[in-house]
Amino acid sequence: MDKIYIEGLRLESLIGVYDWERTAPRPLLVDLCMHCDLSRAAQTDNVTDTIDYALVAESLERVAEKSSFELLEALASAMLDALFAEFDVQEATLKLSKPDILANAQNVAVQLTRGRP
Ligand SMILES: Nc1nc2c(c(=O)[nH]1)N=C([C@H](O)[C@@H](O)CO)CN2
Repeated sequence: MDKIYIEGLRLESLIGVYDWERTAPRPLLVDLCMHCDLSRAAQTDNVTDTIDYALVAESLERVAEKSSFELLEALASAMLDALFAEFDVQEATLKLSKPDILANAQNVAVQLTRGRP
């Protein structure tokens, strides 16, 4: 299956388990791999025949801005729900990173893989 990637998408969301995390939005990073059929767009060279990754990025940004989950898992799942609701994606893997949150680690992340419901 063909794939479209969005890598290192910077977002902000109010997210975290602890009170000190819930006073301001925090920077997050998304890496997304979408399985989809790109054969028509490869022939027509027309963005309306494919999944417009710019629109996908905007959708993920909207989910992040509007939500206030505690866990990365919950936000990643909501992002995938929006992706399948709005775009013709067959399967997707989304990695959601929260950099610089642990004193002794560069990054923490969760990764979810889901098929079209
Ligand atoms: N599996 C997870 N573990 C933790 C999360 C999370 O989202 N998923 N979040 C936290 C805190 O919010 C963390 O960012 C600060 O300690 C802890 N563990």
